Order: sequence, then structure tokens, then C-alpha cells
Amino acid sequence: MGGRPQGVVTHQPSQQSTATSDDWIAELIVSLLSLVWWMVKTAVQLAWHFPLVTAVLVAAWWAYTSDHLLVLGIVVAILVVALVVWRLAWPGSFDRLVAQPAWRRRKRRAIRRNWPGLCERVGLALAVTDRRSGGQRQSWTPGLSRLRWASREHLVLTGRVHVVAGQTVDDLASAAETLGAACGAWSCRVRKTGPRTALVTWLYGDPLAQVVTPLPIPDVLHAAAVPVGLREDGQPWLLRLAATHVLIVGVTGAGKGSVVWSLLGGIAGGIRDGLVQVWAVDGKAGMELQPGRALFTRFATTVEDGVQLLEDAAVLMTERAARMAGTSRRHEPSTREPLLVVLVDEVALLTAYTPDRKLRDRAEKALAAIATQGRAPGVVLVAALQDPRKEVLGLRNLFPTKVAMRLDEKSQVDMVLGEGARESGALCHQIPDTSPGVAYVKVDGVREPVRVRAAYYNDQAIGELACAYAPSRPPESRPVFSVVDNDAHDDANTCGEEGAA
Ligand SMILES: Nc1ncnc2c1ncn2[C@@H]1O[C@H](COP(=O)(O)OP(=O)(O)OP(=O)(O)O)[C@@H](O)[C@H]1O
Repeated sequence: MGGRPQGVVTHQPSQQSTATSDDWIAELIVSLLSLVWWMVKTAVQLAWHFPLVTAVLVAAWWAYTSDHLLVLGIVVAILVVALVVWRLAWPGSFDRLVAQPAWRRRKRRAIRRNWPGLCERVGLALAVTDRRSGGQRQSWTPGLSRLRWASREHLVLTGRVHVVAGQTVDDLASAAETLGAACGAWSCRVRKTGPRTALVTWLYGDPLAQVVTPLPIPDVLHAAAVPVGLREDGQPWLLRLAATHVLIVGVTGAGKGSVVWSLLGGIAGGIRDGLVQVWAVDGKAGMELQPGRALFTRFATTVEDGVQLLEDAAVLMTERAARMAGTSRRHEPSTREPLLVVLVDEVALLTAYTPDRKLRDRAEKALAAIATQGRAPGVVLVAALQDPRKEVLGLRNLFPTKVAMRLDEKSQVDMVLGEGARESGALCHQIPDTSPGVAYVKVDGVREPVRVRAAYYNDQAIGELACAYAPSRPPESRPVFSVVDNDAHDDANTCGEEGAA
């Protein structure tokens, strides 16, 4: 078994003494040595676990034996006064340097020490009858190791848990909420790392409670891990853009725009260097995406133009796939064959809300073609949507990466992220409207949804991004397939002049 046996109910049978009356002295010596060994071991353990108390006791002993009790009293008094003054005059630094480290240490030690009992209380103990030891009932609990603060700043504690034989990581996951509450955390997550192991994360603070400022823009394109915001464990939220499609769903005001701008910020270096082209469709007459127009190689602001843009992207995709056939199965972005990001804001305007049925059919056909065949030739769809119902976007299951922001109803969570997502902790319907930009991300092939918050680009930040990262290559050196929108270049040039001014 992987864990440790706890709480043996019956007593161990007493050892039959084989000693004769002749060797009782030897037995006494052995017992005395064991006692000394136990005392030394306990003293070392106590000193290790309670260094401050040990230091005070040693100092008191030294003062008592060397007749320096008064000196010790004065030193202690000075220390206490200094701490009180520090606490009152500079509470911030006292909290950061004294109170919080002490609290973290206590919390970690308490969980480690009480782990078997905690497991018993939250139903993670497994009672087993051991036939070899005469039918004793033994209680086994999962093993806990590598318990450490993953982020001191955001109060994120992680530990590796090894479930016992007879349990699964799912058993652990279903006890996550109770385990979190039992440990005093406001949230607890379980991520499977092996057949019987999981990484358990306790959150004692919420790094997503604050607005996330735009992250540093990578100079070099890394489409497999685009920095978009922050995860709830305090780590950067890196979104894969290569060989995937991304669907962003949320009610109005949920902050879909911040995911889009953060994504554009994360690939801005690639856009500037000509390794990425963004073809954008904003069916709301350009109201949402207009401020970033200089970043887009093509920009459609009407449904008709949007549908045309999607069809052109589908043609490009087919041509590129034909060129790649037999030579390469994975697209590598280059200036001749850039990664093409087809960005559609409010995709339902093209698929469901358009009264013209022919346009609707054309849009759906082009979207379906890109969604099913675009990944390998480097044509990536990023679509934002308010209403996740199937009649609005029947293709939603073709997006391997889903970002679900605030939703109206709990039934919509599984609709967007896939079956079981709500049970796994994706509570999109509970995201408060005071936390725009917060979302749960589910990537196909990864079981657990992750809670994240996109960085927030205000209008000024968007303007600066568009000016600084507009594609710099002159139109004549662009790849043959690009249909360059001259207006976009005029904007880029204007940005350049403004930037220089
Ligand atoms: N990541 C974020 N952090 C903080 N505030 C945000 C964030 N994202 C958005 N906001 C705030 O929420 C408001 C609404 O955001 P946004 O327009 O992006 O929502 P939306 O989901 O795109 O809505 P709609 O579908 O109506 O366009 C913004 O004006 C901004 O004030």
C-alpha cells in the first residue's frame, strides 16, 4: 500500500520473553540505551520543529547556570519592546516579514502533523482487515509529501498525495472541497499526476481578486504558450495557440475582450515580425476590435465581409495543406507561411443572428472547414461568443480549448466546457460580475478546468500595443496569399509617426 497505516484498533500481541534469569542485566542495559536514544532523538526533533522555543530555553539555561538572569531579562525586554514598536509603527512590513511567515509555517506544520486525522475526517481513510495479523482492522490514509508554499505572495500551498490501493484520484478529487474546508483554505484543487498520485493545491488567498495588469510582451513568438493572464495558483496563465482553436464564452460584460487583447498582446512580437497574421471579424461594425486595427492584416466590420474573410481563410488553409502534404505534418510559423489567427468577435452574428440564410450557411461552412482542418496547416480560429447554446454555435465541440467566463446558468458550464466540468470545480455561474476577466479554461486531454483571470488592457494600453507592434514588414515582402487591407497599414503608419513624435 502507498499510504501509512493509522489507528490500529486491537493491540499487538505481547512478545513472549525468551530471556532467562541469567541475562536480565543485558536486557536492562539494552532498555537503558533505548531510553537514551529515544530522549536524544526527541530532543533533536523538538529543537528542529520548535527552534525559537529551543533557543529561548537554551538561553534561559545558560543565564541560570552562569548567573546572567538579569542580562537575559533585559535582552528579552528589549526584543519584546522592539517587536511591539515595529508592529505599531510599520504594520505592513511586520506582517510581511514576521506575522505571515509565522502563520505559513504554523499552517504547513499543522497540515503535515494532522494529515492522517484530516483524511479520516473527510472520508479518505480506508479500513482494511488484515488477515495476517489475526483479523485486525487497520486504517490506511493517503501519503502526503513535498508540502510547500508554491506562492508565498498568493498563499498557495501544494502537496503531493499518493492515494492508497483501493482508492482512485477521483476519490480524492471528490473530497477536495471538504479537505479544503478542513484545512481552513477557501479552495482546494486536485490535479492528477499519475495513476495514484495527485498534486493538491490549497488556496489561502485569491490572486485573481485583483485586476491583472498586462504581462510583459514576449519579444519572441512562442505560440505553444502565450502569456494571457494569471492562474489561481499564482502562476502565469499560458494559453496554447499553436495547433488548436480557442472558444471564449461569457455573458455581456464578462470580459471576453480582455482575453482577446491579452492573447493579441502575447503574440504581438510575432505579429510585428511577420510570423503571425491576424484576420479579424467584428460584426458589431468594428466597435470592439477597432482600437487594435493596426495589428490586423485583414479586418472585416460587416457580416458580408466577415463571411468573405472566413472563406478566404478556408481557401488559404486548403492551399497550404496541399503544399505541406507529404513534406511536413506540423506547421512552423515563418514570414513566408505565418501562423494565421482568424479572430471572430461575437461569432453568433455570423452563424445565428444573420437573417440572410445564404450568408449564414456560407459562414457555418467556412467555420466548420477551418475548425476541422485548420490546426495542422497553422490556421487557428479564436471565436468569442455570448450565448453557448447549440443552435447558436453548433461547432463548439470542435474547439479543443474552451474559455468559459461568467455564465447565466449552471447548466451552461458543461455545455461550454464539456460534461463533468462543473463537477470538477468550474463554477462559471458563480463568478461575480465584479470580477470581469475571470474564467475557467478547459483544454481537451486535460481533466481539470483551471481558474484564471485575463490581464486587463484599457484603451490606452490597447492603443500603445497596436502602435508598437503593428506589422513592420512592407506590403511587397508579405507572403503572396495575404490580402492586405491598405487602411490597416495607414493606421500602422500613423501609429509609427505618433510613436516617434
Ligand atoms: N480582465 C479584466 N480585468 C478587469 N476588468 C475587466 C477585465 N476585462 C474586462 N473588464 C471590465 O469589464 C468591462 C466589460 O468587459 P468586456 O467589454 O471585455 O466584456 P465582454 O465580455 O467583451 O462584453 P460584450 O460581450 O458585451 O462585448 C470592461 O469595460 C472593463 O471595465
